Amino acid sequence: MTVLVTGAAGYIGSHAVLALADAGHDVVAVDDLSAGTRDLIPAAVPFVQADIADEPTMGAILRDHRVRAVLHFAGSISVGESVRDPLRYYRNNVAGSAALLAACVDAGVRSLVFSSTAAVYGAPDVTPIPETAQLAPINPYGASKAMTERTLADVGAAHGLRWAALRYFNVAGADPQLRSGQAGGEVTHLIRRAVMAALGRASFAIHGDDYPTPDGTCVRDYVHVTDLVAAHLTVLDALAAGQSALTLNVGYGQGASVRDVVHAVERAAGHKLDAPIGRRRPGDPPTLVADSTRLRRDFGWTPRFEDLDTIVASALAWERKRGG
Ligand SMILES: NC(=O)c1ccc[n+]([C@@H]2O[C@H](COP(=O)([O-])OP(=O)(O)OC[C@H]3O[C@@H](n4cnc5c(N)ncnc54)[C@H](O)[C@@H]3O)[C@@H](O)[C@H]2O)c1
Ligand SMILES: O=c1ccn([C@@H]2O[C@H](COP(=O)(O)OP(=O)(O)O[C@H]3O[C@H](CO)[C@H](O)[C@H](O)[C@H]3O)[C@@H](O)[C@H]2O)c(=O)[nH]1
Repeated sequence: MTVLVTGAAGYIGSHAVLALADAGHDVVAVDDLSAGTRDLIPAAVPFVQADIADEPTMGAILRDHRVRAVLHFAGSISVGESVRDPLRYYRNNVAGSAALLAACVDAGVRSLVFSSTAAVYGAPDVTPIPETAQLAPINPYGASKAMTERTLADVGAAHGLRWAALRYFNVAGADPQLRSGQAGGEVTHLIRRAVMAALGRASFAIHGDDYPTPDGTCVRDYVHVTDLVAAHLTVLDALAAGQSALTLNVGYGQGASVRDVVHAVERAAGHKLDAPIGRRRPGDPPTLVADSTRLRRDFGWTPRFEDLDTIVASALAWERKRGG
């Protein structure tokens, strides 16, 4: 079975390409390189620079490579940018995904796994958050993902495409063999930013310590990118076996505060981190922790890198390897 990976030159997509290739799948990689890094994709994997919104080109790729399944990671990913430039998000994430789906239906693709996000829940008052929680996104990024989930459900019902929407919580860490990690783009994610600060390559501040959480800083569910990608392979197998229309959280169900992350970075780096308290970042929910019971119980997902120190150590090792 050939699997097409969109957004393959990005952080998560490149890890998915590695995992698929490691598992013996034939892979074709697509990315428009708007935010991706070509050299994160192994040279042996066929790569096409293309925009997912280019339906004729995507159709040709799907047919030429006899693609049966798609892992769809391509998209615009910054919450802050989505508030400043919402049309970019509705165009790239919603309209782009619709064009890709049209090409998939036309080419007879059987299944597609979509990168959704905890941002579809907005600022929920329940923790951990089950998949049945209300969708109430508070920014255009989250709204664009919720709209694409709905598109998938409608397209699946009408055309028989099997689909899964995986709602990722906070993805972090790097390939244990350091073949990939976070590379391009603006450095806003906590673990990457704190690790870069520990290496003297970025400034760092804690965005507020007056939240209603145990230590006052925001709590998130950090999931190692390798475990996240393993969930995709698990779900691909389930879809191939006949499942359809799956919506699943991907997180560990354990929360870590910003301060917990700072301490983990200090342990990994072996020295203190300068971590002044800054202002709150607009739009940050206090706590986002996944209820991932369904993925574990019904699909046998067994994470291997749940320890925060392991996640942070791999992120630090990757940044060291990339150099300053
Ligand atoms: N990183 C996280 O914590 C996180 C959390 C929840 C969901 N997600 C989702 O996971 C997916 C991957 O995120 P990431 O962190 O790897 O981001 P990333 O920016 O590293 O990767 C996205 C890739 O998509 C490519 N791309 C963007 N628009 C495209 C288009 N129109 N056509 C072709 N390629 C295009 C970019 O060049 C980039 O390589 C995204 O859909 C994101 O919304 C990420
Ligand atoms: O330098 C920094 C960077 C981040 N933070 C804090 O660390 C926490 C985590 O922030 P991230 O930017 O790492 O992650 P988010 O929780 O904001 O966002 C993540 O989860 C979202 C779901 O709500 C989306 O899916 C998004 O794509 C994904 O990156 C937040 O409280 C943030 O304010 C800091 O204190 N200092």
